[in-house]
Amino acid sequence: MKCKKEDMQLYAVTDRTWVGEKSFEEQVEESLEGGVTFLQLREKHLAEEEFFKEAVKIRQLAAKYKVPFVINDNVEIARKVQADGVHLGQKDMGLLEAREILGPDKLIGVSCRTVEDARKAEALGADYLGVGAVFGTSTKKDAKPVAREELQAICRAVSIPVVAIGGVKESNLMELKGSGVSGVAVVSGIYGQKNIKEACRRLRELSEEMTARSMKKVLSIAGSDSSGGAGIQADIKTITAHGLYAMTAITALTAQNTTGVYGVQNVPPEFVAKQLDCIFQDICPDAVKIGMVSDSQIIHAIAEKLREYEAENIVADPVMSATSGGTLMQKEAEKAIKAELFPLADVVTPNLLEAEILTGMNIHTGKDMEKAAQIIGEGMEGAVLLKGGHLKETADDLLYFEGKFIWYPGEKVENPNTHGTGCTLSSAIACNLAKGYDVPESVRRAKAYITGALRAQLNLGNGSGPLNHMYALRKENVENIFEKYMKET
Ligand SMILES: Nc1ncnc2c1ncn2[C@@H]1O[C@H](COP(=O)(O)OP(=O)(O)OP(=O)(O)O)[C@@H](O)[C@H]1O
Ligand SMILES: Cc1ncc(CO)c(N)n1
Ligand SMILES: [Mg+2]
Repeated sequence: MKCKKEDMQLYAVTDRTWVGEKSFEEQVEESLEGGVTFLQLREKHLAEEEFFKEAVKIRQLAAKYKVPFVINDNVEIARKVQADGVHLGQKDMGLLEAREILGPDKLIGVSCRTVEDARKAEALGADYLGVGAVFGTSTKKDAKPVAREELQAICRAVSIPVVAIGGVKESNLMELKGSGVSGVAVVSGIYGQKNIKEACRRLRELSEEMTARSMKKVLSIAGSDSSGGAGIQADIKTITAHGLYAMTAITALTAQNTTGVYGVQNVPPEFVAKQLDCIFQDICPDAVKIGMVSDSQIIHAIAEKLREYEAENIVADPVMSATSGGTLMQKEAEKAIKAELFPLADVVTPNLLEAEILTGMNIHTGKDMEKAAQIIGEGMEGAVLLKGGHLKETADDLLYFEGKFIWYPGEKVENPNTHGTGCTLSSAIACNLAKGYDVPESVRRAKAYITGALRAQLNLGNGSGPLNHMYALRKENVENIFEKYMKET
């Protein structure tokens, strides 16, 4: 069995000292349900017979969740219960002796604290390394801390996975970002917790974020809004606020602000196509949001490229006019967007005005919205989200998805500043699709995000102003980075 890096993501080390209402086995099962990726049974005080019985039970549990399972120190028991391997401390039996007993296919992990130990263990055939203590730990009183520089040097020195151990908990896990470890080993941060399953879920999420070298990417194909509140600028802010990587292909420059659109310069279609080539041939997006596309040649150029690169998770926002009233789409383009972009889209997101133009209907009631969504949905496989922001009393949105109507009731937030709400919503939907949520869930989450942005009550400009896209991020994240990353000058 080879030790895969991803197995080290959340490495649980059992600890029976925590006395709670649940049995030891129940606690271990909860940690497995919570998503631990590797399990080590560590017993310092059990007699051999007891340890063996315990190991048999935990072996079965780990197998049920298909999680690699090793025994701490005791090679004989590891062999008897057919564990996936053993973890050896510095003072335990030698690696070669353990390999002799367990054979070539079992995992042997070794604790180490220096680059020299690490190189030696790898040369002797260790499958992974446990390095620590990386923080102060209550589990092993005599554990001396390993400096961050040493941990990074060890990760650079070996090609086998390294797991950081010692005092790791939710509050300090992200400090290991960039260290090179493949995951974290946690003891009391799991088995000392009231809700073990929830603790594991959060630790797993943090560890995945801490070890990640990539991130989900979202492409916005839209017009630039000089006022920063809609179009490309709103999309970049929304994507960034969702913790994802934003890329852009610009279709037009607009000179606009909160009071109106004062000029539009279209980008030549072949240059839009060139931007898309550059993007798809290098950093491929996980989702695409299409905003302002003002004429049919640009629409055609985009459709061709999205087909050529088999783009996925496409959200098309049929932007026809700005909240301030300025026109952003030429009449002839209305047909083209329906014929060329809608069939490629997973979701299209017209507002009420756009839906009336696309259907030739007058839309006043919920029934009208349902009828309009159905008409727009004809001839396309994707969903239609009819946005209710222009309704008087409420802000209910309607999703027509796989032949069903799903209503998203929205309380009308008293806020005259709604510039870019549609762009922001459609970008948020694209982010959620990139994260792997399905269409209804992506819409639900995006609706929550936009409602929060409206409630943030940003008030800029002399007209209907923009939103605060970063309202959900904690200010102190930015305020205190200097202590951590700026060397004393
Ligand atoms: N005052 C409001 N209170 C609550 N939700 C709102 C409000 N205004 C808009 N929304 C919500 O914001 C989202 C965008 O809808 P809206 O109808 O404003 O799009 P839009 O007209 O395309 O926006 P824009 O063109 O300004 O970018 C929808 O989910 C809608 O329900
Ligand atoms: C560039 C641009 N795209 C979209 C909108 C829709 O609000 C806008 N106002 N400006
Ligand atoms: Mg809009």
